[in-house]
Amino acid sequence: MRIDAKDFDRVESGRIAVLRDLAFSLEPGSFTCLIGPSGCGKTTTLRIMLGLDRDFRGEVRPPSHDARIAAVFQEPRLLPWRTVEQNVRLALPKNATPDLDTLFETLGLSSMRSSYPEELSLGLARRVALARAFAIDPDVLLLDEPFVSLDEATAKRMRALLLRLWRGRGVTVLMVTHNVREAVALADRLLLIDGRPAHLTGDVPLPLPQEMRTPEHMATLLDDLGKTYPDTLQS
Ligand SMILES: Nc1ncnc2c1ncn2[C@@H]1O[C@H](COP(=O)(O)OP(=O)(O)OP(=O)(O)O)[C@@H](O)[C@H]1O
Repeated sequence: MRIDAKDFDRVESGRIAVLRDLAFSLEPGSFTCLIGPSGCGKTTTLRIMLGLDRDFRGEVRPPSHDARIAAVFQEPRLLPWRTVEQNVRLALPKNATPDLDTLFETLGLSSMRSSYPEELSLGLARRVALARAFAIDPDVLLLDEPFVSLDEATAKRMRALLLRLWRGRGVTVLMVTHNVREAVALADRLLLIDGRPAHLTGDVPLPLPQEMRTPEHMATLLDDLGKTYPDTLQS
């Protein structure tokens, strides 16, 4: 995808240039994290990729004309009057017969299929949002800070679940986060954006498989990243 220019018009401050010359492509089956300071344009980038914002100059090219693209946002966005299972089934195309039993089991949701969203903690509701995204067997999954404001133990479990699903299904993942540690634990590539207007400041491959990243290896990586990209990663 290529965003040559994305601006917003604001009543009080006029036109603001948010993104310029931001271009990248995603390898099929890869896990990329998009990192940058608060307000630099990460969510705007995802919204453009999802086709939710078409007011930009550039081009978004999906992997194929019938590619399935799923998204998970910070807010689980579940319908409160539908059960967990109904919320997940709502996203399915007609005549789809996904293996929901395995999906619910993988995500630890088997006993909650008949529960309503108000009965769920934020962590569980986020798992349902993940289930809904994976149920359509997406080619591309876009995630916008899906684990923010969870306690660290829950976030850790969710990250492990996401990795398991990603590996099992060969989906191409792009996840927005401002948590560098999270990005280094999950991704096999980091894209860093910064500036106003924001542009790509770094494209960092992380070739070592996630399960082989020891705490020492992670600490070295984080240290190196902090030194190479002090401005982008300080906030
Ligand atoms: N609909 C809008 N109208 C005007 N300005 C907007 C709109 N949406 C976003 N912006 C501005 O565009 C810039 C980028 O916003 P965006 O939400 O993409 O940043 P972000 O990197 O995702 O931030 P955060 O990490 O805090 O979620 C910000 O300055 C924001 O205020």
